[in-house]
Amino acid sequence: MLDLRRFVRDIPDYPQPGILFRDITPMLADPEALAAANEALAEPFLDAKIDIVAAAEARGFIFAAPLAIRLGAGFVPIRKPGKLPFDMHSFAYELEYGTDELQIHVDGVKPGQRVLIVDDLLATGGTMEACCRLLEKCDAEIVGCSFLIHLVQLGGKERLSPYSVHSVLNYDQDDGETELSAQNEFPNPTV
Ligand SMILES: O=P(O)(O)OC[C@H]1O[C@H](OP(=O)(O)OP(=O)(O)O)[C@H](O)[C@@H]1O
Ligand SMILES: Nc1ncnc2[nH]cnc12
Repeated sequence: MLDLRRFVRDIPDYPQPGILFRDITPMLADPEALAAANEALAEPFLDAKIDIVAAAEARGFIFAAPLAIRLGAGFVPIRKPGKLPFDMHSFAYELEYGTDELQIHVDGVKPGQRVLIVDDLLATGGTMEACCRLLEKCDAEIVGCSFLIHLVQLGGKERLSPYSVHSVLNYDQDDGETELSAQNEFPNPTV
């Protein structure tokens, strides 16, 4: 099995001092890694009868449509303010850096539909909690949340404890720079 960690690049102090940014663009650019990532996100949910894959923009969208196709499901977008044209539910939340708000169409998911939510990365869990709240407003059944990367020490999984959380790559803060710079074939920026 392909080691997907080799395709995640560390960027220290981005977008602000103290944040170690896990950059997935090398993974997205590699056909084999992209396919393996999609398969790993789908694997626990192949027989879960998912009706809808939902995701927040922007990075969540990258994985959501291929994952929906893989699971025989539809895709419902959760968007930042000012993007959805129809009646919507809204929820404001805090990020690892900054605050934001997300919205979903009121009829995006029908009551009782089985939903899997996907995102590239779980940090504080604020984004995914907002997605879950929005889907609950639609009376969806949240089957699980699937992430490519889980930043374990930020407590997001605990915040999402009512839900089933699947993550492909788990990063502890301490294994960050040393381990990744040894394994990573993509150059890190000099600081
Ligand atoms: O668990 P959290 O603390 O909420 O952080 C994780 C979220 O942060 C990033 O999105 P961001 O809001 O930076 O937007 P983007 O996808 O448009 O880059 C990432 O793609 C997750 O959605
Ligand atoms: N450390 C991080 N790296 C990449 N994306 C993020 N989103 C929130 N925290 C992040």
